[in-house]
Amino acid sequence: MADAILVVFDFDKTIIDCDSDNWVVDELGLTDLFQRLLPTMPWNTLMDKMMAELHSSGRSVEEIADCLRRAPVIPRAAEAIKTAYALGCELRVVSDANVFFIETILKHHGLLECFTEINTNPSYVDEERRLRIFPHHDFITCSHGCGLCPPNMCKGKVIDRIQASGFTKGKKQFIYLGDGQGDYCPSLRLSEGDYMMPRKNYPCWNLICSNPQLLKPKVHEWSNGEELEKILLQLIRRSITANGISANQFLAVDCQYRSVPVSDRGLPWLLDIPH
Ligand SMILES: Cc1ncc(C[n+]2csc(CCOP(=O)(O)O)c2C)c(N)n1
Ligand SMILES: [Mg+2]
Repeated sequence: MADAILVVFDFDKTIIDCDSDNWVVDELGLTDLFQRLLPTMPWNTLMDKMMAELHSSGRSVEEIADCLRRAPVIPRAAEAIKTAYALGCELRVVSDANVFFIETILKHHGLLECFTEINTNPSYVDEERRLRIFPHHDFITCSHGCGLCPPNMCKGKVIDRIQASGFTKGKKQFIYLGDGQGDYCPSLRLSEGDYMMPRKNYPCWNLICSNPQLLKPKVHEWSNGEELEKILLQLIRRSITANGISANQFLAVDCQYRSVPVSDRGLPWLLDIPH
């Protein structure tokens, strides 16, 4: 059923309601140093330096992890992810944050096992217990050649790889959720049967609106977590029911993850599919 659907989530401002890099920098008191050094070096190099700064002033990796666990998750986003997973969708993250930040937050909210792959900037804790952060794409050796994306990561190339891999042999349908400028390039790679879900009034949405004819997928904007959940589950339901699964079967799975029993919600909104 829904195993033919691949839901790709951006992370910052799509799953959590802030930029994780800025959250850590601000919460751990490095804002001024970060702003001073930003014009002098690439973003990932600067984040790596910020982690070195924390390490040399005796702040532990555990303290960084604790800070990440306090980052605000978009309301209902966690529930939407768990429901999409329970329905059998394949879920991935494509993000310009880094693997340590993303895994720490997803694990804390019980979401990590919902995702089959996290495509992002690599990071690891070294032998001195210092957190190291590196670019996803090594732009010193060679450019990824995409003029739309930052030098360290072209999310469109990640989508290309997924589309070219064995995963799409049976033709997966993409649902892509994102907010940022970096999510525009992947939206241009999606096909007619796919869905793009940009966060309304954020850079990706602005870029899409500036020339909507350039996009092949259907576009469904969202403004908050409730809309994200509602629209995502409607799109999944639409695909599943198109493949012969009944609405009741769908609701039986969905309701395991919702605090409101379906019987108390009147006619479930999931049955109101916009056309
Ligand atoms: C030139 C330049 N300026 C800024 C950045 C960094 N950056 C841009 S958006 C973002 C949040 C991404 O997380 P997500 O993709 O999960 O929304 C980050 C960390 C960069 N790489 N290059
Ligand atoms: Mg984002």
